[in-house]
Amino acid sequence: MAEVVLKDLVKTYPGNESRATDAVSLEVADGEFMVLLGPSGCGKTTLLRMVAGLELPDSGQIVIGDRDVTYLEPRRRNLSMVFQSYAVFPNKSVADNIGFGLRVRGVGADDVRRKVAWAAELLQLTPYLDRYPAKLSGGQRQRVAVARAIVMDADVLLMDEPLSNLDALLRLSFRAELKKLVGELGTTTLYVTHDQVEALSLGDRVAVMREGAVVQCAAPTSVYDEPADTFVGGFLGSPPMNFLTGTVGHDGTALRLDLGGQSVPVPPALASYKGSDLTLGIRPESVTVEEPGTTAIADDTATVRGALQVLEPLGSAVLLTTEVCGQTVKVQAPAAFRTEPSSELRLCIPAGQCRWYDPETGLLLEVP
Ligand SMILES: Nc1ncnc2c1ncn2[C@@H]1O[C@H](COP(=O)(O)OP(=O)(O)OP(=O)(O)O)[C@@H](O)[C@H]1O
Repeated sequence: MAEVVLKDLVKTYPGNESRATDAVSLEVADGEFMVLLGPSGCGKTTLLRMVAGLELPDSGQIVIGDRDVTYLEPRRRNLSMVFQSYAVFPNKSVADNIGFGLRVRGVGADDVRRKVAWAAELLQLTPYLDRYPAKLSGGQRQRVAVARAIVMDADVLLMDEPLSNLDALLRLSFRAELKKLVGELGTTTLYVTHDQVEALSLGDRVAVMREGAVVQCAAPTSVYDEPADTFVGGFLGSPPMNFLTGTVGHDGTALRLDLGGQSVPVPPALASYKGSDLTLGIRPESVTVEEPGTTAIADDTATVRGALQVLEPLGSAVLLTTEVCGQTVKVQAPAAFRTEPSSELRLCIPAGQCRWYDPETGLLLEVP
């Protein structure tokens, strides 16, 4: 096991104008599960491939443990990699697939057998050791790929969307298995995905990438609760964070965000935005609908009128799409919530759940 330190990694592919990774720096602690998350083309795979040694950076440095491996051959980096497509050998049995890397390394037959048995047990593959991949399900084949990676006792485990070829149910169960397995092994892991639920579920920390750069790297709860910018808030969450932009004014007693006919309070700490535009970010599950007849609304909760556009029952919740002064606000209401079509709802926005962003830079503003 080892820590992984990436310093200012720049990579431009020949013929491309923009950089695939643009001075990315990241520190992954020994034993940490780090997820690289971001939309297609943001540079996640390129970063992973540079760590693996399958791509060389234009500049920057990669350190694993106490070794600078930036220009070292892949096989001398002591890493294991699991890819999206189940990269198993079709003409080898499960046992031979799992033990392949060990045999190439010259490990003795008895040791190979022992390690294969150990990995097969961990990944529930023992009954299939003599089978060929053609007779395995997708989930079992991907388990073989993971087993083959973990027998290598690598310092670092690299995984590139290992669950993306599995169907939804298998994905869920394998995700939990993988989390348990990697937790038990304690191997430093770098895991690429564009699936935010997978990222939040698996990662000790999540590095959110955009256009070749890491925009936020923090614990899953932090990236979800305190998105560093509107991109992160708009990428994480299903549906993502709501953003309402207005102009900051003063009603004689307090600062208000004027949305055009309706307004919500603005924290005094943001007084410098008076007269300027400001963006309020709030998660759909943080907004509640005021039930008719309720009077007790907490002091620090603002209410706005929202015109209901769509009501979608999702089983465990109801998703409401509303319009507030021409801007869309999604609300996640309890499963039993029902109302008339086209009704006007009173939406409650608790101050403590509001995040504030500069509309020009998109950056989160500190509100003590
Ligand atoms: N071999 C290549 N040659 C040229 N350009 C490439 C190559 N591989 C990737 N790119 C470009 O580099 C950028 C980053 O690609 P990369 O595959 O790292 O992104 P990603 O975040 O992993 O995307 P995805 O989730 O779709 O796999 C993209 O603009 C992509 O088009």
